[in-house]
Amino acid sequence: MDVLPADLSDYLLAHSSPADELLRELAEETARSFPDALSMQISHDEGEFLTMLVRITGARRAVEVGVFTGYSSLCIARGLPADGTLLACDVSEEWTAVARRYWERAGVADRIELRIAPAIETLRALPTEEHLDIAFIDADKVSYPDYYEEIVTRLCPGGLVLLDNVLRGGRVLDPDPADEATAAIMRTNDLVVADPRVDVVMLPLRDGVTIARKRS
Ligand SMILES: C[S@@+](CC[C@H](N)C(=O)[O-])C[C@H]1O[C@@H](n2cnc3c(N)ncnc32)[C@H](O)[C@@H]1O
Repeated sequence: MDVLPADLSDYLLAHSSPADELLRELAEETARSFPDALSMQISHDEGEFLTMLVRITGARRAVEVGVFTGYSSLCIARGLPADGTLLACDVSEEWTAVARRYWERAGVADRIELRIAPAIETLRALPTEEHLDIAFIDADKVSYPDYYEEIVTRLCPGGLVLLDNVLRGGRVLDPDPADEATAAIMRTNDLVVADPRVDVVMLPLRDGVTIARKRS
């Protein structure tokens, strides 16, 4: 859900680099095959933002938590250098089978390692030293605090962790939210901004994206 009115949102899209043919095809196939889950996919401008951020930072080691049909992972992988790697975490064989096809077609499949398992297990099995440059969290909201903690300890100084859907369509303003996912996002937002290890900015991009940069 966007926090901006639809017409302003369309204006932003019209003034951001457009998605290329492959991304458009992926979005169309996702809409056809999984119409009920389509809202999980990030938007074109958010994807462009991810690619740009990976390029600006020169990130080489990336992690994504929540792949779905691969839109955001494709955008992250495209921003990486040829020897960069993206560890992509999801639990769905069905959704990520679509992702794999598009990674192949985009020529970035060799940069992406997909792990099908609860993401918390995948993250906890990673080396504990600081080795990650950038991470994008966009999976089950109740686990955001755990994902954040496992990732931030492994971020290199200057590394970034991005969290999606941090505004929950504005429901974060509700002092007593009805759904557990929103309550978990509110807890996450509070703990991230109070974390002395990072500098933080929350952006009103689509449903809200937080960027936390690990201090040197
Ligand atoms: C919002 S979608 C991700 C959308 C994706 N970033 C994109 O751009 O299309 C959330 C994904 O998280 C995955 N997921 C849910 N619970 C998970 C868990 N415990 N571990 C790993 N992945 C999980 C779902 O299977 C789903 O594909």
